Amino acid sequence: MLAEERSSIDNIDAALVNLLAERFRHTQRVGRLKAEHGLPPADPRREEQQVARLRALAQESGLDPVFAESFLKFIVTEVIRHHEQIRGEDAP
Ligand SMILES: C=C(O[C@@H]1C=C(C(=O)O)C=C[C@H]1O)C(=O)O
Repeated sequence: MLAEERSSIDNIDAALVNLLAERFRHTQRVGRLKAEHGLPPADPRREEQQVARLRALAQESGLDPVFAESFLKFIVTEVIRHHEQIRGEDAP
C-alpha cells in the first residue's frame, strides 16, 4: 500500500538524518584534532579507501556504486568545509 511504503520511507529518512548528524559529530571532533595538530582539512588517501569500501558495500547491497560514491563525496565536501572553518577559527 502507498501509505505503508511512505511510512517506511519516512522512518528511513529519519534514521538517515540521525545517522548523518552522528557522523558529523565525529567528523567535527576529527576537524578539531586536525586543527590542533596542524593537519590539512582533506585527506585524499583516506577518501580513496572510503570510496573503494563504499563502492564494494553498495555492490553487495544492490545499490548503484556510482550513486554511493557521489553521495559520499557530497558529504565529505561538507565535512572539509567544516574543517576549513574550524582551522580558520583556531588560527591566531
Ligand atoms: C573526517 C576526515 O576528514 C575528511 C573527511 C572525511 C570524511 O568525511 O569521511 C574523510 C577524509 C577527509 O578528507 C578524516 O580525515 O578522517
